Amino acid sequence: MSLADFPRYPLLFGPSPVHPLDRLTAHLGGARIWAKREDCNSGLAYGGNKTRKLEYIVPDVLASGADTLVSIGGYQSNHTRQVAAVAAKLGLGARLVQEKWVDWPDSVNDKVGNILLSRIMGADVRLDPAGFDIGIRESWEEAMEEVRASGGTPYGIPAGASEHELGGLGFANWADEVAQQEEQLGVFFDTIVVCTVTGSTHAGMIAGFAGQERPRRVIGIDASATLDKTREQVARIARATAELIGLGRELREDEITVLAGWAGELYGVPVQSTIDAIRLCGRLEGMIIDPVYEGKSMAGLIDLVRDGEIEQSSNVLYAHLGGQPALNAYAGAFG
Ligand SMILES: Cc1ncc(COP(=O)(O)O)c(CNC2(C(=O)O)CC2)c1O
Repeated sequence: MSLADFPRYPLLFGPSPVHPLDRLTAHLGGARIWAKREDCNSGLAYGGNKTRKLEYIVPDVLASGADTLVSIGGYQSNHTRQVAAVAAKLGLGARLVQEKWVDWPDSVNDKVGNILLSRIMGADVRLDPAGFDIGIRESWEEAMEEVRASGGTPYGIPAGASEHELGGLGFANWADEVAQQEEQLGVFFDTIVVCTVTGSTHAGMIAGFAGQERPRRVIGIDASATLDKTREQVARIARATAELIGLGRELREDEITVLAGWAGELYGVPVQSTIDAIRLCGRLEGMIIDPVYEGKSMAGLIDLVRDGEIEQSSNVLYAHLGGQPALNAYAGAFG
């Protein structure tokens, strides 16, 4: 099997844009920094990295005859918002479990941003008091049972679509897309920087790039603050995805890099480096990133470039995976 053997249901405008961040590059005085914009990849409710993953899951949904997508995330989950958008587009129901993954002082964080968008799109949004965990959750399994009990046919999509057999394919395809865009741009991105939490974005990239001629570093910046669990999940999904697309060899340990240092103590709670990174990107590039995910991966990129860990001669591609709607629940962080 190869990636081309898996059906893909188009949900994107086409290849997501790649562009240089020249003012950020000049400000840091190191490697040349570029961005690939999953936050501009689709017309479905601001798109994002999950929309790309869902392109490979939707054919299985349609083949199953399901009438309701059942998924899970925190109150401000970008993933469940993207599931709601795809359900709306396909004329399916969406039953979303929104757990209290973040203990954050803004009293509105279960009313604005992503959860508001999911409600606007008609999803059946249920709040759950359980805390953060990237694994399979009882509340999600119970929600599927409830859909069955009410006569529906559920299709389960776990958190971030990561513990789904097809969850890594979207970003294996992303790796191929990058290679095509490099041809057009006449550049080679020797380093990729990506935020990693439930892991299949990063894992798919690892598997996809591993099959290409030129090796490159794919650096995952942990934003889960449960590093061991995320690292394990990335490695397992990367290996499973590599198998699925017929890589034909084992992944090496050095192909799986997840760095700690910018997640802070708790998932979903920004730290100073997160806020600084958000402000820097906003003021230098007019590029908006979020306080839960991309603000943390950009903080990592900034330090790695400043410290020379990513060399001056590098072309580094920053994966912007979306997430901006959640900013509305974090207004207090920008006092
Ligand atoms: C904007 C943004 N950037 C990076 C990530 C991390 O992606 P992975 O979960 O594939 O590692 C998310 C995930 N979000 C989750 C969600 O529920 O929204 C799955 C956790 C994200 O939304």
